[in-house]
Amino acid sequence: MTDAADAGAVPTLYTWAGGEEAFERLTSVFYAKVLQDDVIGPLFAQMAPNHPQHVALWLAEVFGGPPRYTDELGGYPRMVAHHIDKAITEPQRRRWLELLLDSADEAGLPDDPEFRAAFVGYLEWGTRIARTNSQPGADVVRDAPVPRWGWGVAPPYDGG
Ligand code: HEM
Repeated sequence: MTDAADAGAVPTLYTWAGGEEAFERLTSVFYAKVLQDDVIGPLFAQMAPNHPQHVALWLAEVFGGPPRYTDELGGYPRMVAHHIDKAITEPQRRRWLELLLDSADEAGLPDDPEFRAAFVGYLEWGTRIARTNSQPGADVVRDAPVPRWGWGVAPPYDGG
């Protein structure tokens, strides 16, 4: 990228990741691991068969893709309702994150430092909010827009 006009062409994290198909690949690898896992598997024992696809649509929207989770599934209130009273512990949060990052490698998501920094940034943030909101008696914000996550301080490296 050499001039100001190109600066407007920074791709979203969604596009950089490979679009909707990449997030579907990610969550299908992830939930296969989750169901086998002794720390978090039991939390997901009753999940619906389309849960992985729903989470793929959530992540796609967060990272700059089309607002399908909002338009088709009920947006933030639906996501938050699924976490209420789940009493997620810190070891469970950590395991969720660790399995998701392993899945990103296996699913072939981009592994450049800039993409992974932004990706992990959102996941650290989101998993901590999920843990807090899941505690019995938590004062939960039940409605908000689906967050939109960007590159932060390190935009994609253009090699120049
Ligand atoms: C960035 C972090 C997270 C995101 C983006 C996320 C996203 C979601 C979404 C979108 C749903 C609802 C799916 C639907 O619409 O059908 C959901 C449900 C759920 N999430 Fe999360 N989640 C996160 C973190 C966690 C963590 C850390 C845990 C526990 C270790 C967890 C446990 C669950 C459970 C148990 C459900 C309900 C599954 C069921 O339907 O039985 N989530 N999550």
